[in-house]
Amino acid sequence: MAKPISIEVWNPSGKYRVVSTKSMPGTRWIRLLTDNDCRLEICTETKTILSVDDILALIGDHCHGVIGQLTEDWGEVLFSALKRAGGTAFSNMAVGYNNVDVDAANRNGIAIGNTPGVLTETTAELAASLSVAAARRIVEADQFMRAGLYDGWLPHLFVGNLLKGQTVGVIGAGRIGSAYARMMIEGFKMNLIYFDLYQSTRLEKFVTAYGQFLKANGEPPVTWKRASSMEEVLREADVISLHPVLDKTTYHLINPERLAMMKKEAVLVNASRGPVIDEVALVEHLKANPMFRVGLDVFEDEPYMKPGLAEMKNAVVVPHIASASKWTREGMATLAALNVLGKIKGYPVWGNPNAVEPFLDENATPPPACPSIVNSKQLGLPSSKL
Ligand SMILES: NC(=O)c1ccc[n+]([C@@H]2O[C@H](COP(=O)([O-])OP(=O)(O)OC[C@H]3O[C@@H](n4cnc5c(N)ncnc54)[C@H](O)[C@@H]3O)[C@@H](O)[C@H]2O)c1
Ligand SMILES: O=C(O)[C@H](O)CO
Repeated sequence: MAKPISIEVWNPSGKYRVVSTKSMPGTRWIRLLTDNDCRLEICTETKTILSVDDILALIGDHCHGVIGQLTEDWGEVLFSALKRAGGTAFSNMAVGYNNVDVDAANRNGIAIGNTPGVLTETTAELAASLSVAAARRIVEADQFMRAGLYDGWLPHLFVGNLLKGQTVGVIGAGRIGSAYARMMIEGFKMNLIYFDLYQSTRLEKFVTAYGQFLKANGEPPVTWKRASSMEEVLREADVISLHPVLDKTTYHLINPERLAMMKKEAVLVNASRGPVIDEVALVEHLKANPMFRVGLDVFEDEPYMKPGLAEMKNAVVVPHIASASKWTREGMATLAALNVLGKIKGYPVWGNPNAVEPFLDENATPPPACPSIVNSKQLGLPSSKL
């Protein structure tokens, strides 16, 4: 018998039982579910990361769909339990779904939702902030100031790196990588080198057009280059930001050999997933190269940092907050709820997961569709014609 777990219940007489493993920002997502005949149960356990057993207890023997979090391990055990409970839908409240075994979901006929688009600019803004904070040593300088060590302006005090005219390197130029690139190029007039499995034509056109604008105004134009290898980016860029998905091809993409290829004074930023960097190797590299700096939003073994990282002055570290703006987090909750609701109601899947704005308009009824289901093809789900 599973142990009891504390929950808050909304609309107890609702026909469809939907579970959210966490409380999420905003109330629109709650309203959308309860107005559509869902009995919503929100887990109110105070511990941050729920175990598989905790989630099994939440699913119980009757559950139509679950909204979960990236900290949870969604594999065969949970998907088969959800299927036995009559469920067909799960949504991560995140765009990344490396915590989900999609094959296991497919075997159990469970649709997997995620929340792209609503967090693109928000996440890119944090990556840009980490780039500036690391390049200009903002956190070190702040700590120095608070420690009462400032006794007057000095020519050498906290000298960092100028971004203007330098090269920004992006690995993974998808939604977030491209938005980050545009911010750094337009904001700091940096040149771009990027590596992705696919060509980012829109990004290239943007840099070309901005370069022409600068030239017409008597300034040196910015340039772009699509690298033929990741190594080319690592060798040439002054600031490198990582934005790929986490999978077998990107696990420990930054390893000792690749760290050694980077400029001694480079800035490396990671707001994708922690395991993209070999964090032990990174700590060694930071120790050996005090002018090399990093800005990290994500860590290999969250919530932990590898030994030594916390002591490194050349590292700026924040706790996985890249999507943490009120509007964004409320939007993520809405998209996750609509993914689950849409599947329960038998709605088709929205045609373009990069254009989810119609679901986010507070003053309109959302379209009758699931905003983003990553395994819709495998499950043969219909596509929305809207
Ligand atoms: N830190 C955070 O809070 C936060 C917030 C949002 C997203 N993320 C992470 O960022 C990731 C990217 O999100 P997105 O919306 O931009 O996704 P996206 O799918 O638009 O972009 C990912 C890009 O990575 C590229 N890619 C895949 N494998 C690669 C490889 N081996 N080498 C180079 N490029 C490769 C893809 O071609 C794609 O263009 C998410 O999967 C998630 O893990 C983190
Ligand atoms: O993948 C995601 O969406 C993030 O890590 C949380 O916003």
